[in-house]
Amino acid sequence: MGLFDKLAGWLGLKKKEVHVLCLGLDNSGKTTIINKLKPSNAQTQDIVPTIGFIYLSRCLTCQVKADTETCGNITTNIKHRRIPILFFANKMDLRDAVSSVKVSQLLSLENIKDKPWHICASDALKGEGLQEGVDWLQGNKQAEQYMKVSRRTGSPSSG
Ligand SMILES: Nc1nc2c(ncn2[C@@H]2O[C@H](COP(=O)(O)OP(=O)(O)OP(=O)(O)O)[C@@H](O)[C@H]2O)c(=O)[nH]1
Ligand SMILES: [Mg+2]
Repeated sequence: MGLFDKLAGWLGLKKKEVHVLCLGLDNSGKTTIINKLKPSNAQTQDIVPTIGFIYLSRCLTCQVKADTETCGNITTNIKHRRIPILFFANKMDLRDAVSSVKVSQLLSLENIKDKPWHICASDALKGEGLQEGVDWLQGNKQAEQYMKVSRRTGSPSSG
């Protein structure tokens, strides 16, 4: 079972479609991360530079190559939606890799105030750090669902 399947199971989304947008700079490891999130029997050993979009079963995942301007545009488009954003500071195994804290500072993530975000250091080749990201998404989604139910039932909830 891949991490996407586990996530879908935990979220009770087995029969729903989960949309995940994966974007990052060229050669940053997007395809490797997505590949690792698939069930082991569906993973490929042969990852080549991606041109355009790729789609996964059950989860619609699109890989977009993005520079900071594109990132800015996307951020603007999702401005009014409380969509969780998970950052992977990938290739942490490289000797000159900077820490996830430093990446967070360089991207000024502390300025994102209106949606939940999280950053994980990852080594997509080994799959390290990916589980932490999925765990965070799961926790975040459950909290969101709890808040929706709480609002409906009038039981204690947060903003
Ligand atoms: N050392 C190291 N190499 C990695 C890691 N993740 C990916 N790579 C390697 O980096 C290269 C690019 O990985 P891809 O997954 O193709 O990157 P991408 O972002 O999808 O690249 P494009 O589709 O060309 O934009 C490949 O040679 C991967 O094996 C990592 O965590 N550590
Ligand atoms: Mg790719």
